[in-house]
Amino acid sequence: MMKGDFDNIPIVSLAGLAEDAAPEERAKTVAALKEALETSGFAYLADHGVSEDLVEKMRQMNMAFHDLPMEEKMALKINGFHRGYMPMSSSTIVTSSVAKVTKPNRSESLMVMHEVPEDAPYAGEPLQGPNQFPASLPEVAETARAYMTEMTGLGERIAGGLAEALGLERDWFKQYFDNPTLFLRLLHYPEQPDEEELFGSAPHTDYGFVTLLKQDNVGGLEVRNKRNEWIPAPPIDGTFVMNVGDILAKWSNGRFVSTPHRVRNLSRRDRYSQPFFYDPSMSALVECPPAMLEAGETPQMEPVLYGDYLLERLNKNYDYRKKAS
Ligand SMILES: O=C(O)CCC(=O)C(=O)O
Ligand SMILES: [Fe+2]
Repeated sequence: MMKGDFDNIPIVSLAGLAEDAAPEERAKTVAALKEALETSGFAYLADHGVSEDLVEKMRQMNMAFHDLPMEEKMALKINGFHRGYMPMSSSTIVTSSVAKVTKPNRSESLMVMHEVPEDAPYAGEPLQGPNQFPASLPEVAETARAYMTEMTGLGERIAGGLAEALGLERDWFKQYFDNPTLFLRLLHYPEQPDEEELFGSAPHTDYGFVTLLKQDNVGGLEVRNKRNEWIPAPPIDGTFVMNVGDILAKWSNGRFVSTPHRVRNLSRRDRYSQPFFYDPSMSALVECPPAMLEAGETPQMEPVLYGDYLLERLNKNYDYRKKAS
């Protein structure tokens, strides 16, 4: 095993993370996850326990949303709570450590986040406000809410496995996710020309804890290994593509790697994808767990509030937030 030394992305069965799985089966799953996340930071997740019908329904709703008249989508333009419609070419990843990024991404998306009850004590705080859904297609809202609930369950199961992969108690991460920061991004990538520095999603790493991506059958996602080769990550039926985000890489003291990836839709078809980002509570104090460190190993990160870290990244990368700040 060597960080970044990979030519393909492994398929990992999560059967061992099911509530009723035998201990040996669980150990096998944890070991496979550990190997994948230490090497490429990516894995295809099979036997994940999320209803395929719901996954498919979400894809249908993603397509239906983007088929709405532009006027209707623009009426839902992204709000200060980072929820709503982002038109084509409105985000440029300037914090990318991966590439010189000059051209805006060739994608449009509906950003959905966790629901915030109006009477929640934290309502109105940064990133804690209302979602924006199309009134003419109520199934988009219904499906997105159901999907986020199911995906949160998957995120919790994975966090249990990751804790064990780091030599911690199964529920170690739990305290940091009592009010998780959730992003469901319903993305549409039109076909694009093969042009220098032009991407559906420019090379980047993800900010958060883990990303759980469902993509349609078009392809176009690529992951970079340490030889700077771009390894295709085509869709595989019945799986999610999981990857480690920057905060998990730091949290794990670099055990798990956050690997650059990009999207180019060079097919002659529209591409749709639905990444779900499972991130800690805004108030979580992220700090390398002492119990994880080996003798002589020191933490590489300064403790940071997840909310502070996240807001800094968002403020730099999204045009609508740059003007506001
Ligand atoms: O659409 C995809 O396949 C990947 C999207 C992605 O990397 C992201 O939104 O962070
Ligand atoms: Fe990403």
